[in-house]
Amino acid sequence: MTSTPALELTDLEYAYHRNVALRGITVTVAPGEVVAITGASGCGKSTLLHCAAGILTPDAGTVAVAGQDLAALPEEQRSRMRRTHIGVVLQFGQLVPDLSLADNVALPLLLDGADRAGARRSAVEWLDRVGIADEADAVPAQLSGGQTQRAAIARALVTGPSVVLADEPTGSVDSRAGQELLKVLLRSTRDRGAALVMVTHDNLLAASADREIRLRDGKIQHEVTLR
Ligand SMILES: Nc1ncnc2c1ncn2[C@@H]1O[C@H](COP(=O)(O)OP(=O)(O)OP(=O)(O)O)[C@@H](O)[C@H]1O
Repeated sequence: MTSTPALELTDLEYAYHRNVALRGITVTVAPGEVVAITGASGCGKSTLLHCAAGILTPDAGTVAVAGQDLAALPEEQRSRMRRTHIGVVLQFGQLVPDLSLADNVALPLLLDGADRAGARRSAVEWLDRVGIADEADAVPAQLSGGQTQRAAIARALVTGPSVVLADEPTGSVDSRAGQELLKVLLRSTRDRGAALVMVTHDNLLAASADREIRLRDGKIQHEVTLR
């Protein structure tokens, strides 16, 4: 018996006005699978990830998470599904500058109606898992790029998503910090059985995936199963 895919992107198309970025992309990601999206600059990697995350709405095609077509849901359920089933890590963390790391990580839980003390407890647990519990009360500006990215990983995973989408997650830090971050990201997702889709220019990141999907000019150029 095959399990329901964690993420199914079907015939996705997207254009920025006349600039066509995605030309019919179909990708199925299994629960727990790690997929690297690679390809030259401008081939559509970030657009694909942003469509999967619901940051952009595709012009055509569907995005299904845990078997549920997101466009078929009423707005409120769709937002809830995104908040609870999808974790997103962007290149520069995108933490809220005025909030402590603990409050940043607690935010998705609070938005989902959790009580403050429970959300804070889970946030600190996650900060501990990604190795920065000591910085729970610091604000992002007091921390290194690697530390803020760890907090961004904690924030993406705190709701227990079935899919984590990461856009150049190590792109803003040096290669040593990048390797550490990659380990944290892989461990955090694999431990929880979450699928991970990461957009990357970095060969090391791509090589650590189960499968690499290479894009060219808004289409899939080829796919390679790595393990
Ligand atoms: N906001 C935008 N407005 C107009 N065109 C855009 C916009 N964002 C991206 N594009 C165009 O869409 C195409 C795909 O861009 P996208 O950012 O998805 O590629 P990418 O593979 O992620 O590139 P990179 O590796 O440089 O981040 C490119 O031609 C790009 O110029």
